[in-house]
Amino acid sequence: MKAMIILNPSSGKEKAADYAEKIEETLRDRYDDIDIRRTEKEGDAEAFATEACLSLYDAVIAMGGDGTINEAINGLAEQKHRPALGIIPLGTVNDFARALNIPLDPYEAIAILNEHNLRPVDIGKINEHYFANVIAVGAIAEASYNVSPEMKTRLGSLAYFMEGAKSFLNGEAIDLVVEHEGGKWEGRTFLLIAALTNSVGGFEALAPHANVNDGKFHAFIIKKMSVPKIASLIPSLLKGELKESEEVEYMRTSYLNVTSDKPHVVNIDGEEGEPLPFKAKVLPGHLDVFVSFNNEKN
Ligand SMILES: Nc1ncnc2c1ncn2[C@@H]1O[C@H](COP(=O)(O)OP(=O)(O)OP(=O)(O)O)[C@@H](O)[C@H]1O
Repeated sequence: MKAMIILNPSSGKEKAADYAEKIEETLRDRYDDIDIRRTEKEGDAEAFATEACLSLYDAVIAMGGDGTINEAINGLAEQKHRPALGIIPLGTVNDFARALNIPLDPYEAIAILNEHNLRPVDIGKINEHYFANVIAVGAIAEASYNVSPEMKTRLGSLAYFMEGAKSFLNGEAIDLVVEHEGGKWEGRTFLLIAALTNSVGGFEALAPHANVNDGKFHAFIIKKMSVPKIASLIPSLLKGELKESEEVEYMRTSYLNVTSDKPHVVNIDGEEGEPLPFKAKVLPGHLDVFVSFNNEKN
């Protein structure tokens, strides 16, 4: 059995070496060959993950923030042989780990690899890229690029929330045409957000009903509205009842085709992606991910 560990040493900071040692020790019982690959730059994690597919590795363990996990998923997706994926969260938000109930403490996350409990998980495909968690279009989505690393470190996901709230209040609505399983929606919106899992920006109440392998996007379109109305959405957002609001169009769909008169930026798993238009679909149960027996929900 062969395992590849993909480690982003910049996310692990001074503890990265210790984590690497611990994980090697944990995997040694089951795997004869364990390779540790350290990323140096953007694209490395994706290239390592693809190499693991082509060289028929049994497992790939991605250690880093959501950026590293996203790259690993891009390297694995739609390959003929796909190793099982382990996730050791070392970032600030760690949405994918939250959604799968993988412990946010790296040592605890390493320990669950021992259980060897695999769960098939949906992956999203948008144009020619893959994502684990969420795509978003609109001012709030663009705001996430304004969050400085210092703010992220100090405030974690709250930093995104604050930037998002600011952008709502100044926000220009955009015109979108959204084709989905149930038909077509056209109109002015502040935000389109399509989640595969229940955790978005570290916030787990957006789509509490989203299951990691239900084969669906949970898409919310926040219609253009006045500022007092925006304020009235906050309680339903916090209660996980956003989809009930009449200012919100909710759809559960296996695909989304989105166009606009302008090439608005698309945010993919928290990073800036290609601008509109896009075609997105769910690849159901596409990757087998290590999860804990004790923590299975969703
Ligand atoms: N050795 C390295 N030194 C500095 N940056 C690196 C290194 N290896 C990869 N990177 C960069 O790190 C980024 C990915 O970071 P990732 O999201 O995994 O962690 P993070 O920034 O700590 O997490 P978060 O975004 O949750 O705070 C990529 O843009 C990648 O190019």
